[in-house]
Amino acid sequence: MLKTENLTKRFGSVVAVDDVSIEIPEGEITGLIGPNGAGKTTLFNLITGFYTPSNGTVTYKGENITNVAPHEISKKGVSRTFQVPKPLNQLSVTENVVVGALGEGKGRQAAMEKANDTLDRVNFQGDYSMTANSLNVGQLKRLEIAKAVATDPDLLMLDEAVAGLNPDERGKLVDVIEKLNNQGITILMVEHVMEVVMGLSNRVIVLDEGKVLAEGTPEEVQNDDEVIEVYLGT
Ligand SMILES: Nc1ncnc2c1ncn2[C@@H]1O[C@H](COP(=O)(O)OP(=O)(O)OP(=O)(O)O)[C@@H](O)[C@H]1O
Repeated sequence: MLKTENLTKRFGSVVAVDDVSIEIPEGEITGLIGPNGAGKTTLFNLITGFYTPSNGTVTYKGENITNVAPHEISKKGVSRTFQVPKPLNQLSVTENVVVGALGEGKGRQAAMEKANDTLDRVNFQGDYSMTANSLNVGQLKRLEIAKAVATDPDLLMLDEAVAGLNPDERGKLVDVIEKLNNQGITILMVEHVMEVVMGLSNRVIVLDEGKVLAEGTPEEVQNDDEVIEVYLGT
């Protein structure tokens, strides 16, 4: 569904993403892991058009989207969450989904309904009329996912969706991610919580110092000596 070829991003002398060629198969959940600074978020930014690559290409459903603007990529069906949610604090939960994802194209009433349906879909816990500045971490994470899901993506890219959640909230969010995948959404997830990424993913890609260090099933990756050495530990 999505393919990168020789994708590279340099920041001065730092090569944040270094000649990365990967494929994200339709219908699957792909995990993207690696140590801090491995280039995971930079790769997300390259795929979604927030960064222009220094070299290489991104192909989505057979179309070269390498230099396409983020909102155009979103319209094509690729949406992403951000590691640090930045909601509009004075607006309600529903309004954040409307403003952050649905825009002015739809009528306001229809957009509000769509936003509320999406919040239901991601099991947002709480009153949708609350202002965003009163939300806890778990609610902020759900709001962030709702904004991405509201655009009806075919490919959903999650950047550390469960970070900061307690095990109970984590488990509930894992259920939501599984449900979205069962509804036909292909998922690419950056995640540091191994239990979550290994439990959910069909395949896992490991980045280290901007390069693909390993890829395979969760089992293969967890037993890879190099991956254990640079990231997983003993
Ligand atoms: N805008 C930028 N300008 C300069 N250097 C950057 C920029 N963004 C990222 N980098 C550098 O690129 C490398 C990869 O960073 P990136 O944030 O992509 O890693 P990551 O794998 O997402 O890390 P983490 O797990 O900590 O989020 C790091 O060395 C980082 O300092």
